Amino acid sequence: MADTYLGIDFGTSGARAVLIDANQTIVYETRIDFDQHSDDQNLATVWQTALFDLITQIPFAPRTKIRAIAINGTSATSLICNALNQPVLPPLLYNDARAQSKAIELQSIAPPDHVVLSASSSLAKLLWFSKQPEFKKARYFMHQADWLASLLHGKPGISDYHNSLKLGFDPAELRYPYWVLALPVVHILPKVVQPGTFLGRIQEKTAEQLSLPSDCRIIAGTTDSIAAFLASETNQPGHAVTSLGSTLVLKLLSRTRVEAAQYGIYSHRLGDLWLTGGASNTGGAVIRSFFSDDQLQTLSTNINPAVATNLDYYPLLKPGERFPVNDPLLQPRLLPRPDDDTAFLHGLLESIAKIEAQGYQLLEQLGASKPSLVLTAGGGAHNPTWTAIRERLLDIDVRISEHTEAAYGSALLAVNEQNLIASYQ
Ligand SMILES: Nc1ncnc2c1ncn2[C@@H]1O[C@H](COP(=O)(O)OP(=O)(O)O)[C@@H](O)[C@H]1O
Ligand SMILES: O=C(CO)[C@H](O)[C@H](O)COP(=O)(O)O
Repeated sequence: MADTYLGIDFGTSGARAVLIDANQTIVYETRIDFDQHSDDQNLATVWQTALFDLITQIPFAPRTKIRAIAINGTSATSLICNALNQPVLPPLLYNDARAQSKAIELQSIAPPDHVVLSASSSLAKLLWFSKQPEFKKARYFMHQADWLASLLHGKPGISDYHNSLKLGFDPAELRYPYWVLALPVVHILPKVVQPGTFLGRIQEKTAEQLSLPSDCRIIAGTTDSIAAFLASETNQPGHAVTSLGSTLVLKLLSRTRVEAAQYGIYSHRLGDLWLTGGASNTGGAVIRSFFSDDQLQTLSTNINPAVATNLDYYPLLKPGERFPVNDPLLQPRLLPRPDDDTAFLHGLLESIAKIEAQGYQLLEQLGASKPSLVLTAGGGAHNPTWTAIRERLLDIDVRISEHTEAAYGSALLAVNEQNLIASYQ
């Protein structure tokens, strides 16, 4: 049995695992869907259980040959843990906007246009956590991917500079800026490393529990949308990946760094280039609230993508938007609803496609490399009708990546470690 490498993607609706060999060929893949009605109080337990279940679902032979593991999670999903690495409060998910008052406080601390100036930023959430009674028990602040990796390597308090961008870490200077270090929560900030960095070997008892090699390397991960970009294996400035999952996330590879908080635009570092874009709260989760995946498939085939609807929706599950409008109070717009479900779905698909097109147009206007190709990842990538609607509105070539799963991108991180990030020149 050849050596294998494991990528694990923690998304909104579930967690996925992709196992590859040294030639980057997929050996095995599996997924666990989350119960969308589960109590947020138990989220960390759901994640920990899913992590260990995903690994033990891998057949024994290739599992005992896993040389390295990398995990990506949803960006700015945040939690605080005690000295035993146990969460002291339920995690705050990526789109949780209860820290809005802290984001406003940060306006007098952070530079204008900074990515932390959002109700859903990690730093706003950390400041919110610091006002809760349980904070006195907190020893570590981590993101979802950081904490899950620490359950394997046993060293809490380490993050990567993709997950820590929204915590205020500066990926260009590779340090926290002075205005973050001056905050009263400085003692709980994670150490930050480059994605792909070797964090440590798996803990001995965990290796035995999961039948993993005792020298299995745990590698610093990234965020779900960046893992999806890595999975596409495109490295040309102007190429973009739209993650069309529960949410809509745009990632455009650019020679220029674009920061514009009023639009929810920020840039992640990728080698010597920048992944600029933003993450909207619109996306598949809104569609799934109206239609099952089977209904979605059937109704989509009845839609003529060449025809424009006169339905102008802003599909959201609840008030609040991050990009291309950074407004925690933006109201959903889903009326009028036609009697015909096909017409309603057509309006939803087209309205989300309009938001995507608006996002790419804004990025180009603000100086990012001109988009020349859009690859698609996520559940929506498998909808040819939606692809045709998007291509009409974007006026750019839209294709599906050979590998659309973010977990494949994390597996590439596991096998290539820091060389993968350094390859983007
Ligand atoms: N054929 C399809 N057309 C449009 N959307 C789809 C399709 N299949 C799945 N989806 C949507 O994809 C979303 C799930 O995206 P996925 O990338 O699998 O996970 P997540 O974003 O939750 O991590 C769901 O909201 C679902 O509605
Ligand atoms: O919306 C999300 C949930 O899937 C994304 O995780 C997130 O917002 C994308 O952020 P980033 O640009 O930091 O990867």
